[in-house]
Amino acid sequence: MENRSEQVNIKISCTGISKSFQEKDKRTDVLEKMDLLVKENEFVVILGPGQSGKSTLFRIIAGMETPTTGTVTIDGREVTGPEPEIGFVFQRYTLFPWKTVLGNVEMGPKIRGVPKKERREIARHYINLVGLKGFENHYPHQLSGGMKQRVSIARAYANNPQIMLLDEPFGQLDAQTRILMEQETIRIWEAEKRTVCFVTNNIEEAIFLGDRIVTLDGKLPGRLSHVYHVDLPRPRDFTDIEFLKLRQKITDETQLVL
Ligand SMILES: Nc1ncnc2c1ncn2[C@@H]1O[C@H](COP(=O)(O)OP(=O)(O)OP(=O)(O)O)[C@@H](O)[C@H]1O
Repeated sequence: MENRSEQVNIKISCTGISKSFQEKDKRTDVLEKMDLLVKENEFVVILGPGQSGKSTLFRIIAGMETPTTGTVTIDGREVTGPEPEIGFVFQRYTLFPWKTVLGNVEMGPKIRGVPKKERREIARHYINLVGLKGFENHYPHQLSGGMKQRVSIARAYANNPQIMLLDEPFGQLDAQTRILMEQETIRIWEAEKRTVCFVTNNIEEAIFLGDRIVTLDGKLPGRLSHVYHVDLPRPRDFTDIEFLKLRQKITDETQLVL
């Protein structure tokens, strides 16, 4: 008999996703028959080397790209165009340089017609959440790389998306700032639970962050090769023996050159 207490809500469902790009007489098969289920409030990391189709998969989930075959659903509803329920954070900084931190973060609610007082409150809440209180009136060029990505995260949250897609958001940061931002990502996710999909080519980052890691095999067309449930308690320690064992296991089994 079905045990209702064990029912989980599937937030994102990708079924049989394939993607090929056709440019003049050249065809590139990027993804092949990909199936992925993501539970509500789960933190899933997609781990794969460069050019393995990770960003393409994200763009398909977000409705910014149409799959050649297969379907994506969110809460059981098929994605057919850009999804308002999704917040996106990219590797490259995509802030408006002529707007302040506050101006950048309140942009989404402003476009949606949220009254000024309310959208300022929303923006300030998320600026505080990402640790940028006091920087509201700074411009992007006055911020470090880590701070810019904090603004990008706050800006995505300010639209109150149910799903956050983070596409190698810390790839351009130095090692120390990257670790700090990984810790911050978990703190923010624990403070305001969302369904998170996070793309990286960094195995430690994947183990530090994920409830679950799915790996792409690194050859085109990309396929999901392995799935790992990360049962380590948070906050995770990069030097913990179980952390290192899982790292070794993933390295051995996937043979990924990252
Ligand atoms: N619009 C497009 N037209 C043609 N080819 C494309 C297009 N978008 C992506 N590709 C190709 O798909 C492949 C995978 O790209 P994608 O950006 O999805 O990989 P990735 O794993 O995110 O890479 P990286 O980690 O380097 O960002 C690449 O070979 C790329 O050239």
